[in-house]
Amino acid sequence: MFKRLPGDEARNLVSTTPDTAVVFRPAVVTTPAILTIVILVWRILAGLVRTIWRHPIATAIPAILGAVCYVYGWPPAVSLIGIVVLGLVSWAFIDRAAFTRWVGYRLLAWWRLIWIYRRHWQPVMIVSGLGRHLRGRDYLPRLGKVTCTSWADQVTVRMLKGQAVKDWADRTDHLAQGFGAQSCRVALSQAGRLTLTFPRNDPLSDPLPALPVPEEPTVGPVEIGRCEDGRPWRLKVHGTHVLVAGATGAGKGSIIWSVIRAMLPAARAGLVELWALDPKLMELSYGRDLFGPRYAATPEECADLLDEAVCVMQKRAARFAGLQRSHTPTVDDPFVLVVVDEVAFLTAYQSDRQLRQRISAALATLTTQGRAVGVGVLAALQDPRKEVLNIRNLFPDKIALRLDESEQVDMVLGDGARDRGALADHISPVPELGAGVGYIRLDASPDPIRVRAAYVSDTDIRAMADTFTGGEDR
Ligand SMILES: Nc1ncnc2c1ncn2[C@@H]1O[C@H](COP(=O)(O)OP(=O)(O)OP(=O)(O)O)[C@@H](O)[C@H]1O
Repeated sequence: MFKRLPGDEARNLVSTTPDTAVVFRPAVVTTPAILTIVILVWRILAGLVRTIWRHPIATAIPAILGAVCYVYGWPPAVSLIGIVVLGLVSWAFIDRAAFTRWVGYRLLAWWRLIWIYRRHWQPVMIVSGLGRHLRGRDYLPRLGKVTCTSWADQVTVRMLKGQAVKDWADRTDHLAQGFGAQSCRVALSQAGRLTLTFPRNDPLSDPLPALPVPEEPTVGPVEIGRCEDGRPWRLKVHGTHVLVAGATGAGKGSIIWSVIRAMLPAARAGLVELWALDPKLMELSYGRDLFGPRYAATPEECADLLDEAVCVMQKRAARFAGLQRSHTPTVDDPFVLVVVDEVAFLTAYQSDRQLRQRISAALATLTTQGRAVGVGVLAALQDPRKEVLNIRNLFPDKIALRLDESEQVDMVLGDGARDRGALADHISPVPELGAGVGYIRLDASPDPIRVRAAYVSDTDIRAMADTFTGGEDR
């Protein structure tokens, strides 16, 4: 039984000096068996107390059953089990959601803790290099609590002293493969402790239909889709500038149209003006009636419209100077949202150098000064490299849809975003599975959030144009 105690390995730790060939052997002092037994018993007792403390219900059930069985015999104990099981099954039938929340996910978490995480913890930690096998001992990060939500397991971990979040972020693939998940995300929960998220299924795998147009005028944050945890995805548009980056077919149009759709009531109320630049002549032309005279397609028209936006912005800034520092949308001073589809057509791929410079300067002016006076830019582009859009960093909020290369993820979402789980380069190119799926980062946390935008179809756009451009509506 004691043959494989860790201390035995010390006997084999032999070192020599190369020139003198002197052999050093550690002196091994054998621990008395009684001491080992006392330590073992102490550990078992401490483990028992810890288990009762951490899982009071799970330990109370066998304890109560054992007590009933001991005092009254086995038939009452079996009846008690039957009654409890019947009660739980009835609960599951009557109120499935509450049963799942209070019992189902807890049982699942317990099962997955035992069967997946605890069982594979030691080999996964050692093989991935997050644990160490030193002098016969395993030094492993401590596996904490497992919590199950509708779509993922969240595992808390205490890191080894001296480890950094990056050590874990670099090994997300090892962790995902080791615990049989599609992916793994790493988030720092408190100093020295991490939360690992292992998705069990993909709640964003089905396309979302267009969301209803809000009943009340709103300038945001506007609901445009859903987050991975089931919450609505609300995008702030007023008081910021948003850049949407995604390869061709990634679904940039669904974000643009979802934002426009959510703003239409506010536009009708005169609190928002939607200005559209459509150099590809594809995306926004479909609902061009919604933009009235504020629609531009040729580079010259786009440059003129941008200059006009700069003019509005500067006039407002002059009026607001010394009076107000932030903008509240009113009919006199509505929020101006400049929507630019494929901004690279105007900045990088524009052959007329003068026009290109004029457009870049206008965009830079709007993105540096427009926020506080109620002029915002929502721009989409395929290639997020600096050569294509050198004012990329002037957009405070960025969305990474499907991207072609892994390096592009950090270009859009900032350093370390991909390491923390923003796998935008792994999003499926199949439209049903991956279009509109992307990652965002919120101000409050460096951890990326996976989202999917609702799909606004051509029919929806036509219906929007019909409803919001009718005579009485304008
Ligand atoms: N949110 C979405 N959910 C499901 N499918 C979508 C979604 N958005 C777009 N699609 C599908 O993906 C196709 C491509 O979308 P879209 O044209 O918006 O991509 P894009 O990024 O604008 O591409 P490009 O840059 O080439 O214009 C659409 O025709 C549609 O079928």
